[in-house]
Amino acid sequence: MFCIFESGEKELIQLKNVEKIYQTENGSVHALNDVSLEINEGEIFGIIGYSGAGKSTLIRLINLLEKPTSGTISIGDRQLTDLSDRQLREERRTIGMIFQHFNLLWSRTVAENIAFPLELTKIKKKQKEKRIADLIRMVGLEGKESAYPSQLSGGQKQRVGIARALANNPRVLLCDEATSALDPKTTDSILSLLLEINKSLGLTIVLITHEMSVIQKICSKVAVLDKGKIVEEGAVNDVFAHPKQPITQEFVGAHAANKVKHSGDTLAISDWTRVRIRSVDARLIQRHLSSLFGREHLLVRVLETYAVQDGSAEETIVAIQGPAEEIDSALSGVKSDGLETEVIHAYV
Ligand SMILES: Nc1ncnc2c1ncn2[C@@H]1O[C@H](COP(=O)(O)OP(=O)(O)OP(=O)(O)O)[C@@H](O)[C@H]1O
Repeated sequence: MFCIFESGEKELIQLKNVEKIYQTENGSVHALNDVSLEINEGEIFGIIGYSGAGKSTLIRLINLLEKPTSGTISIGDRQLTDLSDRQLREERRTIGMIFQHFNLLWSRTVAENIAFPLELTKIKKKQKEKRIADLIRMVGLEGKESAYPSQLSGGQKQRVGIARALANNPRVLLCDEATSALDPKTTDSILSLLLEINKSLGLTIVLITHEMSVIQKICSKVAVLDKGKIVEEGAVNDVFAHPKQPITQEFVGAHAANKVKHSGDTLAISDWTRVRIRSVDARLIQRHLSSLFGREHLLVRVLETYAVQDGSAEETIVAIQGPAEEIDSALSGVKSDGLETEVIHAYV
């Protein structure tokens, strides 16, 4: 049975004034510019940005696969930038990583892939076998122990990647676009697994993505990276509700438009006002939806309802048609009860 760890406010990862400059034949590339970040223990922290923003560089700096040009990186009370190569190898065992293209060993079975990081430790054979069996159970791959990666679906391959990353009981899991190669349904199942692992093991997760939906589904905090700089950062709820920077507004807008596009809605979109309603109390949303449906001059359709982050709030997107003053008055009623509402302007 899983036990639940609550994320605390204890800082675990700290990046201070980090710069990364790559030297290339065509000159230098300033990939990260004065980046400072603090990530708390037990948190799921998302870093979002467009291609070339510096996300991969940033996540690879956290386990020092890339060395910063200047600045410091620490995990717990250890400053990684001060460690010798041997100490760093040791420290890396406490940091697992999963990748967009899984990085599995194709000539090894599922069990042998998961065993790989354990081969570098002094663990006894019996213990190793038990650990592998536990990990396979944890990621839901029972029965696939002897399969080869080529015989697995994308989602199953990523489950192997997750089990392998967890083999040495890391404190931190780094996810490098871990769901970008997966379809939406498989993405959901992998994100649910990550959330479950975060809750049950108290594991701190740092992920990079270009998709706001990934951030929204599992992260509690988000940092927006643009041209090597963090331009906005905060609790996902706040950043979603009140995006300040144009790039953040773009991510949030595109996400909302995407939701409408995928909602299966066949309405004449332009005739309808689309509103996002958010509350920490799902019953309150339901109550207000009932009252919206009961209004004589309004047509109301629920396009989508979903939990945000780890289920601490719920959002519903509704389409409403009717006289503008009726819509305004209905939404004032919703707002006066403390629910957040936002008219979504970014249509398909
Ligand atoms: N090894 C390298 N040598 C030289 N330049 C690099 C290297 N790695 C990354 N860069 C450059 O640094 C910048 C940031 O790249 P990075 O891969 O970190 O961005 P990203 O946000 O992860 O992009 P993507 O999502 O496309 O992978 C880019 O201009 C890239 O060309």
